[in-house]
Amino acid sequence: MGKGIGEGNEALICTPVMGRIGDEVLEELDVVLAKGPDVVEWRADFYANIGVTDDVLALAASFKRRAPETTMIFTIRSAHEGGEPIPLDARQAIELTAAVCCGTAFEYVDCELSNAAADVAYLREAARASGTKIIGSYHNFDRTPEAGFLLEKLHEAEVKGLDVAKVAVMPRGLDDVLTLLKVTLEARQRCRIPVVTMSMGGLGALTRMVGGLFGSALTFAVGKASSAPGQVPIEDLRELLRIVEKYR
Ligand SMILES: O=C1C[C@@](O)(C(=O)O)C[C@@H](O)[C@@H]1O
Repeated sequence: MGKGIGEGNEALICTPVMGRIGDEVLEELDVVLAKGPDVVEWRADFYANIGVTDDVLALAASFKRRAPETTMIFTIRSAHEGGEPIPLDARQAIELTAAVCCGTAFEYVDCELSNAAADVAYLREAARASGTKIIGSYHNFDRTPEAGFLLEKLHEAEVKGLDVAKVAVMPRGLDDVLTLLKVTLEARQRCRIPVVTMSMGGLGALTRMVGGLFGSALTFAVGKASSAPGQVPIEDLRELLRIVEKYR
């Protein structure tokens, strides 16, 4: 059992794994694990056999066998929120995620807030029964909606009974980056569940480095390959965080 998101004072570092074929996925996992992230996210929308539940469960079991002490997140990012196209519809993706809750030792699963309310409720029950936590997420790869909307999204995760609230948005200027950081600070004070935020792309990269100071509980960094624009290599992120911490 790994570290819990939001349990310590500092943001945990998460590296995504995005291979397509089983062997490639595990090779990528080994490269990533050698860099010692707190959390690993399996982006299963990249996995070629995502349509075969038994294959997904077997591969997830291999993840945990290799690193039982590392916190793991299972994510199927939908194509309309920036993920890979998959042969499952939204309900089937939720059912697969529920199967991962019940059939593996992954600590977290991701659930987009745009899913149908009944599907979110179904997943929540499966997760509760198995002790898995749900990250309720919202992504916008085009722009940064206004602060009130972003706060509402983070609050929605709490209202839906989920365990972590996450927003990832694209800035069009530095004012959008400031909006994201302000929202993070405010949400941290208002929300009862941990919040995870990031502004994407080159402009937003600094939020991945200092977001923890404003209240973001998790930051995504590159172990082998990047899963979203603006993620920095884990080695650079660690060095930067060490310097920030030294003078804080
Ligand atoms: O939701 C997120 C955040 C993310 O989009 C990012 O911007 O770092 C990367 C995704 O892999 C993850 O599921």
